[in-house]
Order: sequence, then structure tokens, then C-alpha cells
Amino acid sequence: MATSLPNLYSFPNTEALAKQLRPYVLRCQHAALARHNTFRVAVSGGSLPAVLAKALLADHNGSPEDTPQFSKWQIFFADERAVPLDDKDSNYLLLKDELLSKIPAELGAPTVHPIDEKHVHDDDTQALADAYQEDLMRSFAAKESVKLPIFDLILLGCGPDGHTCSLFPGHELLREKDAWVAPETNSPKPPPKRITLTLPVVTSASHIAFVATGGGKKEILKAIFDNEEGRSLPSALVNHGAGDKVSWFTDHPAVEGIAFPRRGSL
Ligand SMILES: O=C1O[C@H](COP(=O)(O)O)[C@@H](O)[C@H](O)[C@H]1O
Repeated sequence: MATSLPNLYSFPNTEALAKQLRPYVLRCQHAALARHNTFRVAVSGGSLPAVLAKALLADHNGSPEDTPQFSKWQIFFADERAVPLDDKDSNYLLLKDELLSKIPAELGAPTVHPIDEKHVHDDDTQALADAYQEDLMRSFAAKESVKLPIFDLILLGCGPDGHTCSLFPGHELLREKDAWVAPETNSPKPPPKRITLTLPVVTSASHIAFVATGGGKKEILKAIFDNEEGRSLPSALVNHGAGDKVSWFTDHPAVEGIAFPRRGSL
């Protein structure tokens, strides 16, 4: 468990949030490129891709600090549904529609790591999870001694029940210690079959950003930040495991009435 606290930022609306998310992501990009000349990022589905696109596709001033170098990005999925890549429930399709298909050619093209479609109709989603874990192992050049992949940045959403990735409240999967990617076969939010990065992988990332907006998230964010009972919620477990590596990008309606003290400006 981390001893430091997460950062909680809130903005008047999604536009203002996206304006601050952009430099945050680009600072992560620059740090990663300086370290290993590639930027390995995991992206969620849900409401996140639209906000990310708003941040990254905004007009830029052309300076290196303000320019996404997409050709050096390796994009993975924090979770994915066991559906074909052209299915309306696919997180890949969502990211493609919101962001990937709109990246101007001069910014380069990222390398994207979707799930292996050949396993999406298997009864058991373990093979789908294993295939994705193998992709991660290849991409992170894992040796026997490397226990976990260290993403440069993981971009997360938080559902109204406190789930993040496809890690749901009370599910056994929250206890997973060894696997990097695991199957979820009983998601309370459809579709039921999914794969997800595990909690140890999420909390090992160099930077973790949640994006949560709207009054519909107010009650769960209060539970996560202010209430002892919320400590076992998956999103709260990320806070506890990763401490100040975690930054929450919210809007004012989502954090109305929250007392949590660590609110900063970027
Ligand atoms: O099912 C999912 O939901 C979460 C949260 O979605 P949001 O719309 O409330 O932001 C999302 O982060 C995850 O990737 C997705 O599969």
C-alpha cells in the first residue's frame, strides 16, 4: 500500500478538464520518450476516449512539449470486452471512432494492441486473456525476472459502482496477484465477458489518471474519497496501491460535497 495520497483535480466542465489533461498526458509522454524512446499507455473504454480525444486533438502550438508524437505511442487496452473489434461494445472500436481515426497524418500513427479476435467467441475467456498477456510480454520484452509490465501511463474511468478497468466491487479478481491480464466472466455491466489488466499491473504504472465527470459519479466519488466503507471499491484500491502516482481529473458536479483535502492545481 502506498503511503502518499492521490491527487484530485476538478474543473468547471469537460472542456476545461481536457485542456489540463493534454499537458498532463504530454508530460508523461516526454518523460517516457526520454527514458526509453517509446510511450506505453493503456486506455479504458466508457466515457474516457471522448475526453481523451478532446484533449489530444485540440489545436496545438507546434512546440515539442505540446505535440503528441503518436508514432512513438504503443496503445494497449486497460480492459476489453470479449466481442469482435467491429462490435458496438468493443472498447477498441470506441477508441478508433473517437480518437484513432481522427489523428492528423502529420502527428504520426500509434501502434495499437487490440485483443486477438480469434478467441472472442470461446466459452472460456481465459485464452483471450492469455493471448493479451502474451502480447504485453512481447511488448515489454519481459525476461523471467520481470514480474510486471510498467506502463508509462494508464488512463482509467470509474463506473458509478466504483469499478475501474473490468475490476468490479466484491469480485474475486481483485485478489489476483500473479496474472497481468485476467478474464471476467460475470460483469454486472454488459457485456458479461471481458478481460482486464489486474490490480498489481494498474498500481505498478508510472502514472495513473482517472477521468470521471458528471453528477452521476458524485456518490461513488464521495465513497471512494471520504468514506471508510468505500476503501474496498476497485477505484479506491488503485488509490491505496499507487498513492500520489494517481491523478483524478473530474468536473465540479462529480466532486460536489467531497471533503478530501488533497486538491491541487496542475
Ligand atoms: O465498462 C466499462 O466501464 C468503465 C467506466 O465507464 P464510464 O463510462 O463510467 O467512464 C470503463 O472505464 C471501462 O473501460 C469499460 O469497459
